[in-house]
Amino acid sequence: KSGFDVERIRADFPILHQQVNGQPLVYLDNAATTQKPEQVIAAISDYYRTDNSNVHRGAHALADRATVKFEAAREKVAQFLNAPAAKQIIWTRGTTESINLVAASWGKANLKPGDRILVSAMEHHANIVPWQFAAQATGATLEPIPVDAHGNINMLAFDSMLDSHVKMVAVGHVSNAMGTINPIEKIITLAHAVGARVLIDGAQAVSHWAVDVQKLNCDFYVFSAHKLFGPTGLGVLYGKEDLLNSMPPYQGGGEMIETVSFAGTTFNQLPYKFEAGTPDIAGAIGLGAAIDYLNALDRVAAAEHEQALLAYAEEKARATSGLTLVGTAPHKTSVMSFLIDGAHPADVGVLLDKQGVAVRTGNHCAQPIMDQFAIPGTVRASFSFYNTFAEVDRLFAAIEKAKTFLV
Ligand SMILES: Cc1ncc(COP(=O)(O)O)c(CNc2co[nH]c2=O)c1O
Repeated sequence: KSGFDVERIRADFPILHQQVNGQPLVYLDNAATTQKPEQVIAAISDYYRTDNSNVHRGAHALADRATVKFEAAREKVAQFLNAPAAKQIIWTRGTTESINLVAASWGKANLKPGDRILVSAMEHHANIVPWQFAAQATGATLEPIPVDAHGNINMLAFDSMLDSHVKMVAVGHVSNAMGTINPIEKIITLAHAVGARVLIDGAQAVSHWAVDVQKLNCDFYVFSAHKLFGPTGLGVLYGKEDLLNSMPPYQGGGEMIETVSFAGTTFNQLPYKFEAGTPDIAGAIGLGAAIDYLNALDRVAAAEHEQALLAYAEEKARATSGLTLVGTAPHKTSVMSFLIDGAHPADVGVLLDKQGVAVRTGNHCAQPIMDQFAIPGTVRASFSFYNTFAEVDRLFAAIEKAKTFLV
C-alpha cells in the first residue's frame, strides 16, 4: 500500500465520480488518454470566458493577455522538459503530428537513397508510418529493431544494426501496448556514436516522471497534451536548436512567415516557422495548467503509487487462472496488457465495461508487435496516480465474472 493521498487527488478529477452501467466508474484506460483535473478545465473555460483573442501582433488588451498566457504555457513546457529555451518547443496537434513534422521536414532535407531509419518493432503506428512516408519519399529504408517475447528491445541486435548509414533512430520512451520502459539513454549514446539523430516518442512517459531532454541529449522529444492530463488536439515537439533551424517549414500560411510576395517568401524564426495558422491557444493554456498541477504534486510519490498499483495488479493477474500477461519486461510503467484464454480481447472489454470498468482492447495501434506475438490484440489496463487498490480489486472481480460468460 502506498502513502499517496489518492482520495484527495481524486477529488480534483470530476469525471471519476460517476456511475457507469449502475456501478462506480473504474477508469483504467489512462494510456489512451488521461483525465483532466478541475484546474485544467477551469483554465480553459476561464480563457474562453475572459481572455479569448487571437495571438501575436494584437493591438488590444485581450490579444495581449492571450499572447502572454499562450507563450507562458510554452515556457512551462520548456521547463517541464528542461529544454534550453522555449523557442525549441513547437506546438503541434499531438505526438502523431510532431513525428510527422520531423519525418517530413528533417527527413526530406537529410535522407537519401542508402540511408537507414531504425524504429523498434513495438512502436505505435505514429512512430512507424511517418518514417515509411519519409523512406518512400527519399529512397531511404526503414528497418525494425527486434523486440523479445517479454517486450524488451534486443539491444545486441540494435548494436549490430548500427552503422554510418543509419541516420535516424526513432523509439518510444515507453511502449503503449505493453508498458516497457526502453533504455533510451543507451540507445541515444549508441546511435550518436554512428552519427545518427534520435527521436524519442514520450507520449507514454511524460505522465509518469520528469523528463530532462538535455540530460538525455536526444535530438527530438515528442508528446501529446492529452497524455499529460491536458486537452486533446495539442502536442509538443522539442528539438535541438541547430536542427530545428536547419529544417524547412512543415506547413505554409500565416505566423510562419516573415514576408510573403509572389516573387518569394521568407520564413519566421523558431518556434513560429513550424506553427502555421491560428494555434490551439486554449489547449496550450490548458496544458500549462496541467503542468502547474503536476508541479504541485509529489510526482515521486505519485509514480511510486502507480508502481504499487501495477505490482498489486500483476500479482493478482498471476494468481488468476486462464489469464496470460502480455509484456513482462522488468522495467514497466503502470500498463498491464493481458489475454483471457479462449476469449477475444474485445469480448472481455465489453464484459468489463458492463461492470463499469473501462479498459482498452485491440492492437493499440501497434499491429507489428501484435503480429509478432501472433495475437489479435490485448486487453490493456493502464493505471494513473488517481487509481486505487480497490479499483484493482474491482477489475479482477469483473474479470472473474466475465470469465463465467466466456468459457
Ligand atoms: C507511444 C505513443 N505514441 C504516439 C501516440 C499517438 O498520440 P496522439 O497523436 O495523441 O494520438 C500514442 C497514443 N496512444 C494511444 C491512443 O489511444 N490508445 C493509445 O494507446 C502513443 O501511446
